[in-house]
Amino acid sequence: MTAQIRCTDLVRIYTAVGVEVQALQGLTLEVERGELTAIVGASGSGKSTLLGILSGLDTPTAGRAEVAGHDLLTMTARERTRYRRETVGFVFQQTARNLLPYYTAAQNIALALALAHRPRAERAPRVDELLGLLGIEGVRDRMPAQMSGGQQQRVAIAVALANSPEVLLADEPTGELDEANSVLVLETLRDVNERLGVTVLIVTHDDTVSGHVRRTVQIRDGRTSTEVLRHTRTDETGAEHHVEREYAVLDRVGRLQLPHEYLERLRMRDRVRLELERDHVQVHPTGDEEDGR
Ligand SMILES: Nc1ncnc2c1ncn2[C@@H]1O[C@H](COP(=O)(O)OP(=O)(O)OP(=O)(O)O)[C@@H](O)[C@H]1O
Repeated sequence: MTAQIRCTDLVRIYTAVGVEVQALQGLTLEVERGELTAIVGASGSGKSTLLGILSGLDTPTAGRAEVAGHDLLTMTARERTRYRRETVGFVFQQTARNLLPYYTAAQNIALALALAHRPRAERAPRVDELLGLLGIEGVRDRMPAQMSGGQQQRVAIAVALANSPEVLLADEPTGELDEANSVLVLETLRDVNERLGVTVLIVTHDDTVSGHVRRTVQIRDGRTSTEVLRHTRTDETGAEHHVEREYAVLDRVGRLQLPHEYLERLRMRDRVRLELERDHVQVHPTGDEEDGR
């Protein structure tokens, strides 16, 4: 499989009134076509910065970023506009930013199709198709203020999908929703990922998102640190088991970041002792006595 999103050593430095902020500090990430991935991280870890770059709104200071064969560093302004219109779709946290308040659900979707220059005759059937796909036919003629937050976000997903993008980027799509609506929206994202095969990247600080996706990538201080992959295994008796494994990112030069909890639990700091076994590496905390100091 080929990576559809590939970020290598991505750096984004903001300079504001003489102060430099390194929002991304060499971030490396690969996402395969058709994957459903959550990027989680604390506030300020660089999630929105990453999404801004992937959506073509912002450009990185250094490194490489490619989405669906487009090089995001060398794109011309015209290519960038086409990329944003045709290759990626986005859903923002603020429901108000996703939809025009004085348009109905159907009109909001139709507008996205018109902006993408879809032939007029195709628009009405496509609107119906999307409303059906997302199970929101009931709000077709309602304006955003007449919908629940979860319904608004599902209409926003329909708008983002209107032009059949290859990649759907969602920035805290459940940030303004209660738990029930959050679950609904996450299940909708999972459903469109499975049914349409669209690659979905959800950026959030909400850990519960992990329960709805197969892959969760953690970012810390502008870098990917660990990731968790989940799958379901059926044993010989037919019983299903959910298997979850944690991975650390190993960069090109062999640097490995250990999860913070591991370091705390084993009181690891400054340096660790390594032992190479036949098929794995052991990492041990060091004490003064072991060091022979
Ligand atoms: N336009 C900007 N100018 C200066 N610094 C910025 C700008 N945008 C973001 N930053 C800084 O870059 C770092 C990463 O910010 P970013 O918004 O990407 O984090 P985040 O993980 O999305 O956080 P949150 O969950 O709070 O949105 C932060 O230290 C932030 O203050």
